[in-house]
Amino acid sequence: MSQKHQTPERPRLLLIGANGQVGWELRRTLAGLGEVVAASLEGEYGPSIDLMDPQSLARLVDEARPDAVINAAAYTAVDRAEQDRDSARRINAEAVGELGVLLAKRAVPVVHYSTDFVFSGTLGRPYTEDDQPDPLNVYGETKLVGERALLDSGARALVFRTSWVYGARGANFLLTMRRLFAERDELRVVDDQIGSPTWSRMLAEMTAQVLYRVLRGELDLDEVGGLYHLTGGGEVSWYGFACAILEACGEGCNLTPIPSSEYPAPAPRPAYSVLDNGRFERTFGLAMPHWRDSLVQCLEELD
Ligand SMILES: NC(=O)C1=CN([C@@H]2O[C@H](COP(=O)(O)OP(=O)(O)OC[C@H]3O[C@@H](n4cnc5c(N)ncnc54)[C@H](OP(=O)(O)O)[C@@H]3O)[C@@H](O)[C@H]2O)C=CC1
Ligand SMILES: Cc1cn([C@H]2C[C@H](O)[C@@H](COP(=O)(O)OP(=O)(O)O[C@H]3O[C@@H](C)C(=O)[C@@H](O)[C@H]3O)O2)c(=O)[nH]c1=O
Repeated sequence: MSQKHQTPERPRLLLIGANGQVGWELRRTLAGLGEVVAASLEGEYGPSIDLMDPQSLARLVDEARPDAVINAAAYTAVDRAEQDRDSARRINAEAVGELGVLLAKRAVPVVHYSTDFVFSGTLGRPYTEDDQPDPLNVYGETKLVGERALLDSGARALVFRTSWVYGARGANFLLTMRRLFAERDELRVVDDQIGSPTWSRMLAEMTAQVLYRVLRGELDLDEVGGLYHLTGGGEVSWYGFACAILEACGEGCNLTPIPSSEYPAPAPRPAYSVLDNGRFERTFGLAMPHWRDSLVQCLEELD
């Protein structure tokens, strides 16, 4: 393995995907750790990066000369990925492997995110990192290839598998429900997919806390690098989550629980994709709040 990278007093943190819902939170949270180079597809906050183009990635890493990289970019349109497999594979899998190779050479640590959708959801108990992935859809397949490519690249990497991310911006279930509650008298929501909603803010904060210790040399990625499950605490169905949002918003909309068969979509979704956060909690001594507590906090900020 390559020599360790020497981290300066004020490290340069290259954030890829700065305009996504997690990236947007990271931009602020990471600012406490050093200088953030916030790269995004359109270059709104810094350099532009198109993960479809391998040269664009190599150029960015060369020019940014980062002390750490956080990759929050991904192809996240789960249904669209079924028809657009090549783009999903390029962004979620190939580019992530290439990033790993670039950073392994430079011995620069990297944080990356993956998904509960690497699992089929048939196990019937929360998945641990040792459980065998078996994705049901193209998005999950490509994310799985990406996480493996990064971990196999020799880069010092942390891969956080999270789930059901929502927050104050971006395309997410919380914002969709709030919009629909205002527009409709009735909504039908699937009640047979169970998971753990995760507030993007908490994911960003946990990332920053761990990365802070890595950059200060308190945590050695040769020892603690690897795959971790990191989601909001507890579990709920999409219907249950919608009910909690409705209750908090105080809108008058009728919610009806339905099976997934009555909400046909191009990509099949896992039925029970709750992740067990135990390894993360034991390794880093940190715990994610329960999804209900995070929801209340997030909504307070939105109102
Ligand atoms: N959302 C969720 O429920 C979950 C997300 N995750 C994972 O968490 C991470 C963050 O996801 P999240 O913030 O929710 O996703 P978003 O879709 O909100 O953000 C993804 C970002 O990636 C950018 N992007 C897409 N294509 C390219 C490209 N070709 N080149 C450069 N950037 C590109 C998008 O750019 P633009 O803004 O211009 O479109 C967007 O800003 C991802 O790895 C995702 O797989 C895991 C589990 C659940
Ligand atoms: C809008 C709406 C959705 N639904 C259902 C569809 C779907 O099964 C569920 C959630 O819909 P969404 O399209 O928001 O979410 P979906 O694309 O399934 O979300 C996934 O995204 C990727 C990126 C991940 O990594 C996963 O962890 C997960 O968050 O709610 C209803 O039942 N009724 C509705 O009115």
